[in-house]
Amino acid sequence: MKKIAIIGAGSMAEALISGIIEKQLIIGDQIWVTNRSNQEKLNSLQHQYGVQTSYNLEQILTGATIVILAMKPKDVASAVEQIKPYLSADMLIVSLLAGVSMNSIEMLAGMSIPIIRAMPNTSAAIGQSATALAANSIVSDEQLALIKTMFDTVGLTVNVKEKQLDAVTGLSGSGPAYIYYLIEAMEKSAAEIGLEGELAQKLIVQTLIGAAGMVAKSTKPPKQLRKEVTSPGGTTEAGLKVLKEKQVQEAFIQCIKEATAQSERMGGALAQALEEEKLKLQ
Ligand SMILES: NC(=O)C1=CN([C@@H]2O[C@H](COP(=O)(O)OP(=O)(O)OC[C@H]3O[C@@H](n4cnc5c(N)ncnc54)[C@H](OP(=O)(O)O)[C@@H]3O)[C@@H](O)[C@H]2O)C=CC1
Ligand SMILES: O=C(O)[C@@H]1CCC=N1
Repeated sequence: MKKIAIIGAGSMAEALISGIIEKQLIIGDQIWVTNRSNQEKLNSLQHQYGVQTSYNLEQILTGATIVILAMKPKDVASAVEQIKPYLSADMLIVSLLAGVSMNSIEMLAGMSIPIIRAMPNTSAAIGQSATALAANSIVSDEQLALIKTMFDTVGLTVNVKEKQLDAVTGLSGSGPAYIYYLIEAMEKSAAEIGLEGELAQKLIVQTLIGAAGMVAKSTKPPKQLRKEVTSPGGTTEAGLKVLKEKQVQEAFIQCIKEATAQSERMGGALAQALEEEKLKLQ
């Protein structure tokens, strides 16, 4: 792997940098990072991971074989406009952006260019991301394998079709937040039933790790595993009755569908704006 240019230096960019450096996939010298204006953040990345940082986009992009887009979707149009003069069709674009289609990125870049969209999650920071990749038709098998190796440094990587990425975003991209929300509720309840903070947190975290491990390792489906916890007339049954009455499962299903729809909307709005601009220019 030669030179990687990373445009955007937020939490996802840092998680990825930390994985790549820790697993020694590439040395810090070959990673060039920029952001919009937060010099302090660039200094900290340089100090911690030995990456190169600059606001000179020509310096960042010249000779880069991989260009990672790691800004928020709302900033993609202005960011790509700025890097466009230094992009070439032999570079590989890797986009982390929720919703933004490969077609929109090509329109912004003004050229046909290899693009891989990746949807990781913030657990990448501890090497536990669930990442889905989708590539356009001009990405070579070699390029896709290389990017899979890169995301393997921060967790599990799967390949999907681009049209599945909104669902992946709603399910596993946003997923950690749903679990944190559940943990917050468990912590609040622990306080109310007389279990103090640190002790409760230990029990909650291990319960989640254990349950996830059971689902991962057992041949039994989650429903069966749930039934095995639930003794007739026992405590679990009493607790689950409340969740059913409050339609918590339906709320989770609605939550994931809504997050998926939001990903579609975010991408759709940009695609529409780009199409309208194209029509104006014709
Ligand atoms: N957070 C998450 O859970 C996940 C996020 N994603 C996707 O990853 C992307 C990044 O998210 P996240 O890391 O959370 O975002 P952050 O807000 O943490 O970071 C965004 C970065 O983009 C930089 N930036 C904005 N505009 C430009 C520009 N024109 N040129 C260069 N850099 C620019 C910002 O710079 P500055 O600080 O100087 O303004 C900042 O460093 C998003 O598109 C998101 O959809 C994907 C999966 C999970
Ligand atoms: O909330 C968001 O839009 C991003 C994408 C997935 C997780 N965070």
